[in-house]
This record gives sequence, structure tokens and C-alpha cells, in this order.
Amino acid sequence: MKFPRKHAIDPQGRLYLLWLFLVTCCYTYNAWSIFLRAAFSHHQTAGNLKYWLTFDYLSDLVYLLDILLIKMHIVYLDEGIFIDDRKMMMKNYLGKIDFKLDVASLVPLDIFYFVTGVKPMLRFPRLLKVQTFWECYTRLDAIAKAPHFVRVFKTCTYMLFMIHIQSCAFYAFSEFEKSKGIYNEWVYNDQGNAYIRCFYFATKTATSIGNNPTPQNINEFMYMTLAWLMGVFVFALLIGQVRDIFQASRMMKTEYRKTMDITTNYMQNLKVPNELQDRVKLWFNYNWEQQKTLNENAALDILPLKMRTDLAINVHYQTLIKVQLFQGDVGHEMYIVNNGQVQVMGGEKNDIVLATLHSGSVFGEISLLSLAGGNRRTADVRSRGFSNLFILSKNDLQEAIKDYPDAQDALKRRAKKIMAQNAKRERKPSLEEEVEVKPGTHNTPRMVSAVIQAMDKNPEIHFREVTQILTGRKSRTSSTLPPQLSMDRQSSVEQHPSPDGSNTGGTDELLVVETTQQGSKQSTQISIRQSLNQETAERRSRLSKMRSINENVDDKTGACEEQHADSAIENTTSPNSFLDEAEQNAGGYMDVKIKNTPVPENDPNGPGSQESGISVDELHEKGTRKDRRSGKERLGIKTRVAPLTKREQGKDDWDASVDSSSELGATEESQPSSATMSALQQQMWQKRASLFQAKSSLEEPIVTENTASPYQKVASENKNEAGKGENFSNPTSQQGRIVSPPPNHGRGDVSVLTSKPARKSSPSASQKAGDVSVPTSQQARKFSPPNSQSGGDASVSAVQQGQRVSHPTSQNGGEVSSPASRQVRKVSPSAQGEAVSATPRPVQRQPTYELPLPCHSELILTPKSLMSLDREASVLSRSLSMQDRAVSTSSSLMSASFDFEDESNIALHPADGHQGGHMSPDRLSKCSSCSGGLDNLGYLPESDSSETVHINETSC
Ligand SMILES: Nc1ncnc2c1ncn2[C@@H]1O[C@@H]2COP(=O)(O)O[C@H]2[C@H]1O
Repeated sequence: MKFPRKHAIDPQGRLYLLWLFLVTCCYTYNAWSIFLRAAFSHHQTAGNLKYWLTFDYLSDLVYLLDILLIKMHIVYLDEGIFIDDRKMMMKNYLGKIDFKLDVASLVPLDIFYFVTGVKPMLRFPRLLKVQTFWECYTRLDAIAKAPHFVRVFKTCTYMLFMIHIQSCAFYAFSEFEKSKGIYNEWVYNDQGNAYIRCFYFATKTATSIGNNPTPQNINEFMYMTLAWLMGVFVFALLIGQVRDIFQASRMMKTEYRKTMDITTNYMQNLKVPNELQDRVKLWFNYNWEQQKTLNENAALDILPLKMRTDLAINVHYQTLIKVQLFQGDVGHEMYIVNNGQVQVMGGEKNDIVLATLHSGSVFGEISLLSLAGGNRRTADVRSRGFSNLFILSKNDLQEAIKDYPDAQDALKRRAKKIMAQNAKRERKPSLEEEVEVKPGTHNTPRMVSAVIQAMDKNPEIHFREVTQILTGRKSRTSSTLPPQLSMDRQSSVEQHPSPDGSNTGGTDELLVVETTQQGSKQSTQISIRQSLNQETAERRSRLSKMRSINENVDDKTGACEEQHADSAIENTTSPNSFLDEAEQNAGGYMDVKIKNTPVPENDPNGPGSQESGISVDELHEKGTRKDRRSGKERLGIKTRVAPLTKREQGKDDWDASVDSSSELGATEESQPSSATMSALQQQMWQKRASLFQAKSSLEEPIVTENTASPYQKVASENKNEAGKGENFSNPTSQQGRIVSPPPNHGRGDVSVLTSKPARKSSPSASQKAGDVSVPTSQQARKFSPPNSQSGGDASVSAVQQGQRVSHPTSQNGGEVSSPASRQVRKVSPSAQGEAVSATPRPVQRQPTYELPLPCHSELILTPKSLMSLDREASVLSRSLSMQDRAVSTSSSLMSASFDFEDESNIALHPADGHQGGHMSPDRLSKCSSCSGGLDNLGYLPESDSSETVHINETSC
């Protein structure tokens, strides 16, 4: 511990301990010499008196200095805070009993020497400084590597001092009797060294051993009785102390032996094979040698969490230092190898060692981060011999890395690398060529082709396989198809909503595969979006263009913005800053969207023509992130909204100019189209809104239980198509875990978007009444897209750690992923043509939620059509519950609830009396009549006969 002020003395420091030792020596000198010189007066002669007096006054000087220079400058704790203020420290000491005793111990009774001569007993007050003597041992005990030695020494000191007192008393008593003319065999006979003889006698008496001379008179009997009583007491005390000391030092070992004996007896009683018994005993021995305890946690449980963590890190520093999580670089993991070796197994028979991990290695992170599309393990791991592992829970991992996006990146890169290696090993050569996907490249069509081929052969199976990839339910599939399919590297590249709210391919290539499952008259769409490698020159060039465009847009809309935008946000956030961030965080990512579209039997257009599926995936990432270039912390909320495909939307211009990276070059060469302007404006707005919220959140931090990003979501269904189509929209979490409830027998569209912590925002606008809201925290701010015409502004906010983001939207609230969709109402807000004019901005900063959110919204989740996909649905249910927690802990303004209306539906509706706002379920209840539960949960937003979710018109 370091104290800033020089005059302050650390009571835990070595310097202070040394001083204490010096004072203790002085005290011991006084304690021994006073009685010695008083009893054995002949030891203090005129010849050696000067030495005695020198030592006497030297010790007095030390006593004095101790008061003036040391004790008054000792740092102390006041309500848990170290006080090192000079006056405060002095005041603290002066108020203590120690100060009074210290002063009393220096009372100069020596002055009576002039009257009585040098009488050492006049120095008796020096013994009052005994508290220093005790403190010294306490400090020594605390810092000693073997405290029991300190304790034994202290006990011996007591014992010797007691004997010393007794020997002095015996000598004095003998002298007294001799002065009375009593010379019997009991009294000291002046033979040999008086002190040694008396000490010997006192020892025999105190310990009740040896053959003591028989007392001859009443005084001697009284003395001996007293001496024995004291001896017994002291002896018992000392023996007990010594026993405790040694017992404590061996307690761990005793406990360990006891536990081992119990286990051994148990095994013997049950006639466990000898080999197994030996293994158990071996484990006991190994464990003892490694950590000298069988239950390390029990020893640490009493400590506060922080202290426990510090202790664990300190104790296991050499191991933990090897783990990037603790190096501040990256956090990984489920398990950290402390010592020993573990083997990652693979191959068809699981008999091939893929890797051997040693101390400091980590494993188990892939499933934790859902990088394989879900939370399943991608490999078996077995211990080679004994291993000692640290376990890092998912929550702890997320907690640890949530504020370290760079660490997350590194963690994911590492995991991706592993997955790529594994996939390469197991991938069939024929398929390998087709499905290989490399983030940052444009070979997605080949991958899609492969998927199409696979699905054509057996649509259901392969659909499931793909789904399994997304949900991580399958490991074999994930090795067949590139695991990267379900992963995306973090990217900050903004996605650009199309003006009509359709495709938001973002900067990335958006690919759609449509297949038809004739048997069940379904069409399945798979949209695979792959980001560009933003490190490419094209990306940089494009970002540069966007930057200039944004500046133009900024000028055009500046007037309106000035009225509403928060100045702080304006100051800290500019379109270019967003672009900077996008550029900085450039990196490939990949999204996979699966959309399963039911084909009505009377649909003349056949499968795939009724694209009404809606998909909204919103990823929201908020908090401080490190600027990769500057290393500075910066605010950022990343939200990505991923509506459906450009094919669905049919906005090729938009896609060509904004989304499709392959066509980026052409766009850059031309003037930005109005659509581009709209999109950019949307982006700009959204970025501001996001940052505004981030800032607000930091100002008014929201504590959430779950660090995993909750989501937001809304989906809707057109009632006209009700019963035919179902929408499923899955928000994803920060770590891209989402989910795909693929309806393979129901009717309806399901669109599932999985992604990783995408760092994007893409406001999208919808065409119709709007929807979407995502509500949440108490501290949400209001952002209203100006110029929204009617109904609903779609606002999608993602809740992550109590954060929201709202997306500007359209006039009527729009459709979400598919422009042509007839059934789906929406989910993801996609920008409409008027996006530029509809630039929303923060209106005010209140601690309440005022976003243009759906009012009277109702979300109906229908599991019926997804009954056979219960596994995926259950994933959704987990997402919901996660969201619920996050939302509820954010103290949302309005309450809402999930209720099971019947066996097939779950409704999310605002609480009574709520006048618009967001859906923030803080209750999740289940009707007693319901039996389906969330396990078979589908997802169908629905509110009334025509609209699923209403959104209040936004006010600017
Ligand atoms: N080829 C590999 N080399 C090293 N570690 C691996 C390899 N394959 C899988 N793993 C690890 O084994 C873990 C098994 O569980 P997870 O899938 O959660 O995460 C996996 C990785 O951490």
C-alpha cells in the first residue's frame, strides 16, 4: 500500500514493523531488567549502573519518539477509507487509549532517584507500553510465512517471562527470609549463580516437574502453593497454545486425510475395483500436492468477491498470465487449463487428437459465444492425466468481455480459426469447394449454390441442417457447411436500408436463395450476406465518399436538427465520426438469414411468390469500445437491422448503390442518388441517436442483470393473411446467437437472421403502418423522425444493457423485410424514400422513454406452425426470457406482460393504462390453461384484425 503523503506511515509496512520491533525490544528490556535489578540488587552495582541507566534512557527515548514521530502519523481506516491527513492521524492517536498508556509509560518517576537512590522499580510505568509488544507480534503473525512459529515464540516469551518473574520472586523471598535469620534447605543457599539457581527452581515449580525442596514454614508453604497454582495455570495455557498452534498448521492435512479415509472406506465397503480405488487415491494425492486443500473455494468464500478475485489471480498468476483474458487482450473461455494437459478430440470415432492444450490454454469458447451457430460443443475435450482447470461461466465471460470489444474480436478470431481448421479436416472434398466462404470475399454465390444443391436433394433435411448451423444444434452439419456461415466477425460497417424499407444489405453482398419444398408447398429462402473486407481499398474509398455525402446531408438537414438535436450529441457525433468508426472497425462479417415461406395452395405464383416473411435482426452493441487506432475509449452503439433481400424488395438501385459491394465502384463514380442520400441520412441520424443514447446511458447508468444483449423485436402479421402466414423475426443477441425457428410444416414465413455482434445501424423504414418498437429502458430518450407521415414510425430499439436504439422509419410503418410481402408487417424498420427528410433526432433528454414506439402494441407468438421445430423455438424462448430480464431490470416506463392467451398464442401487450410507449415485458406469466409453454413457441406478431403492431406517430 502506498500513501501519497510522506509523513504518513503505513501500518502494514515493513518500516513500521521494524520500529515496532525496536520498541518491543525496549519494552522487553524494561520488563526483564526492572524485576531483575529490583530482586537481584547486587546485579546493579556502582560499576555497571551507568550502563543500566544508559539503556534505561535510551529505551525512554524510543518510547518518546514512538509517541511523537510514529504513532501520530499512522494511517488509519475510517469507515473503510484510509486517512493520511496529518491532523486527522494525530487526532486519531490522541483519542486512543494507547496514547494514554504510552504517555503513562513515560511518567518520569525516576526523578525520585534523587530521593531514594536508583530504584529500578520506579521505572515500573514503562511496562504499560505492553500494547506495542502485542501489536508487534500481531504484525509479525500477519506477515510471517510461517505464523505458527511466531505464535510459538510468543508463547515461549510469555513462559520465560513468567519463570523470570518467579525466579526473581524466589530470590527476593529467600533474601527476605535470610534477612529474618531463616536458613533452611528451601531458601536459596547462595550457591552458584543466584539468577540461574533461582530460575532453575522457578522452572521446576512452574512446570510442576522435578523434586522441589519441601517448604519449612508457613510463608514458604504459601509461596509454593501460589507458585504451583500459577505454574499449573501457565503450563496448561502454554501447552494448550502450543497444541492449537500445531493443530492449526496441520488442519488442512488432517481434513484432507479425514476426507480421504472416508472415501477409501466407502470404496472398500462397496467393493469398488482396486484399479478405480487407486485412481481415486491418486487423485487425492495429486490434488493435495497441487493446492494443499481439497476445497480451495471454501477457504476463499469468506472473502469479498474482489478480494477473492485478486487472491485467485495472485495465487494463480503464472497460469492466468498466459490467458489473454487476463492480459487485457482478449477474453476467452469456458475452461482455462491451470495445469495438466487436455486433448481436443475429433474424427468420426472421436479418436483423433485435434490438439493438446497445456497450462494457460483455453477451450470451450466456441459454444459459449455461439460461434458455431449455437451453444453446442464442437468437439470433445478429454483430460490427459490429471488436469486442473479454471471454469469461467458464460455470464462471467460475457461480463468480462463486454467492455472489451477488441478482446472479443480476438476471441472470435481465434475461435474462427479453430473452426475453420476443424471444418477443413472434416469437410467432404466435393462440398468443400462449393461451400467455402471466406469473409471479405465475394464468393458467396458458390456457397449459396452449395446450399441450394443440398436443399434440392432433401429440402427439409438440409434446411434443418442449415438451421442447425444457425442455432448451433448440430456439429456435424457445421462441419459440413462452413462454420463461418453462422459466424460473422464484428464489423462496424453500417448497413444501409433501402428507401422502401426493403433490403438492407448494408455494404455487403446480399444473396438470396430460394428453394421450394414441393411436398409441403413451402419455399425456403436463405439469404446469406457476407460483408466485405473493409480493409480493402474499395471500402476505404466508399467510406470516404460517404463521408462527403454525409456532410452534404448534414448541411441540408442542419436547420431541423438544430432545433432538436442534443447539443452534446451534435458535438460528439458526426456522420464522419460514424464513418470513421465504421472504417476503423472494418472487418468481415457474415450473416445468414433463413426464410421459410409457406406457399398458399391457391397461390398462382407458386412457391416463393408470397414473400411476406419479415426478418428483423437487430444487433445492438453499446458501451465503451476501444478505438482500434487510438486505443481510446469511445462511445458506440451498433445496431444492425437486416431486412430481407434485395430480391424481395426489388430495389436494385438501392442495393446497387449502397448495399452491394460488388457494385460499389459504380456508385462511387456517380453522384449519390436520393436513395443513397436517404440512407446516409438515416445512418447519420441513427448514429447520432445511438450515441445520444449511449451517452445518456452512461450518464444514467442502467444496471442490467444479463450482459448478453437482449434484443428487441417485433414482428407482425397481416391479419388478412392471418393463419396463412406467420412471421418470425428473431432479434439476435450481441453474440449472434440467434435462432431460427424454421417452420417446416406450418404456414408462414419465418425469417431468421443470425449474426454476430454486428456493429451497425441501419435504420429502415417501412411502408405501412408501422411497427416495431423496442422499448425499453427507463432512460431512453426520444428520437423522433420528423416528417413521418402517418402512423407508424418504426422504431426498433435493441436493448443491451439497458440501451436502446431507435431506427427511424417510414410513413406507415413498414414492412419489414420484404417489399412484396403481403403477409408480413414488419419488424425491422427500414427506411423509406423520404428518409432524408425524415431524419429523426433527439428531441429531449428525459429519463423516460419517449421514442416513437408502438402504442397498444401486441405481439402474438404462435407456436402452432412451428411445432415440429421446437428445438429452434425453444431457443427463441430463451431469447425472450433473456430480453425480459434485461428489460425488466431497466425499469421501463411502462409495463407489459407476456401472457399465454391460449395454448397456441402468447401475447405481448402494454399494461393497462399505458398510453403508447414501448413493450417492455416485466412479467412473464403463463395461464394455467396453457400447456404448450415456450418450448414450442413460434413467433407471430399480431394485434388486431389488420395490424399486428401499432406504432404511434412520431412527433418531432
Ligand atoms: N482444432 C482445435 N484446436 C484447439 N481447440 C479446439 C479445436 N477444436 C475445438 N477446440 C476447442 O474445443 C472446444 C469444445 O467446446 P467448444 O465448441 O465450446 O469450443 C471448442 C474449442 O475451444
